[in-house]
Amino acid sequence: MIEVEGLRKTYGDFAAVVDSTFSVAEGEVFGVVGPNGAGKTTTLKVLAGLVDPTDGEVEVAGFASDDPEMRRRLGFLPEESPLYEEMTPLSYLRFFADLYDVPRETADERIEAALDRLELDHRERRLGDMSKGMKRKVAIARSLVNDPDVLVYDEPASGLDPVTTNSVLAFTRELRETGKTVVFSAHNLYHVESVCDRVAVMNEGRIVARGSVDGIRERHGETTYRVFTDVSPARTDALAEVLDDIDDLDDLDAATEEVGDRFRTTVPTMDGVEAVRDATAAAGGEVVDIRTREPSLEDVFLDIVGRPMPGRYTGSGAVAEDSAGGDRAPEEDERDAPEEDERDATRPSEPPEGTE
Ligand SMILES: Nc1ncnc2c1ncn2[C@@H]1O[C@H](COP(=O)(O)OP(=O)(O)OP(=O)(O)O)[C@@H](O)[C@H]1O
Repeated sequence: MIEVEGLRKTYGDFAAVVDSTFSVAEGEVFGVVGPNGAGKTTTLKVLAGLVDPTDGEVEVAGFASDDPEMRRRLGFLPEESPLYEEMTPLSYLRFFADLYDVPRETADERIEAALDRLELDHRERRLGDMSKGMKRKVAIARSLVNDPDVLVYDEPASGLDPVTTNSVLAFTRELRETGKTVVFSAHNLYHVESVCDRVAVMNEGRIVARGSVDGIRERHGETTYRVFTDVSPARTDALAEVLDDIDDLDDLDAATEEVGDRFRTTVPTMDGVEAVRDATAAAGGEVVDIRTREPSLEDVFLDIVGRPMPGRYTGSGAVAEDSAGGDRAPEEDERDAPEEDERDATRPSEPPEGTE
């Protein structure tokens, strides 16, 4: 339903989006996550036909993104959606339905259905007097008046209270059940976790990881074991010798501390709890207790976006091909890619040397 190949958007010598390639299957919910300035909004605006790409191919519902027919098939929710303050939700939504030539009766049915599902209260109120959450719901209803196939939502839940956030995210999830294809952006993985089939993580203009949230978590998360021993700290150098993936002794030393009459060593490893137990024994420590801490989504996110990235300024007004990600293909969780997504699935899954 959406095909993006080699998308690049530059402003002068600054690259907002670099060599971005992804596809979204029909009926899929696809999340674009990343920190401030990552290039999410720019990507979404290109999909919505509001920003012209500098380079690359973009196709939505079978149309190029600058094709007027594409806009009829698409509903866009901007990050900030100023509404006409004097209007009520109904007059405002009817106004947009008229722009799409939707017959009044059909428009009213769609508007009622969307506002009912979004549980919008106080529908007679002026938009200018509505809360931020209510306005967001009206803006979401606006994205649906033309009954589009594809919805592009820029941070739909940003700045909303937890209850409204849940309601908006649940609504987004339900859109999939009605056959819509949805792309939405968010700052954090929590907002996309329960909603999205797959996500792309962007950082500094580039897609740096792609796949299901679980797949991404598996690849980037590190379980931390807190090992409590009753003798002097297990010799951390010996611990590190036994555990395959520990090579930073300084970190491990710093992570050993006295807690009451015990010693606690914090061991981040993927080797598993038995390996930690064996390693502690081999290092001369007797295990009193081991507590396991699974990686949080924040840990995963920081691991991904904390990597050094090539610069975004070229000084020449164009981004050089070799700095545009040719050697930095995003990691793809191939198991979770839908079959239609073969082009994505054939991209290298291993990061190039030096990126981990
Ligand atoms: N019209 C523009 N002119 C110049 N720079 C721009 C323009 N639009 C976006 N940028 C820059 O491109 C980069 C990416 O912006 P974008 O809004 O796409 O990021 P984002 O991931 O959506 O960020 P946020 O989460 O803060 O909304 C930013 O550094 C931004 O300042």
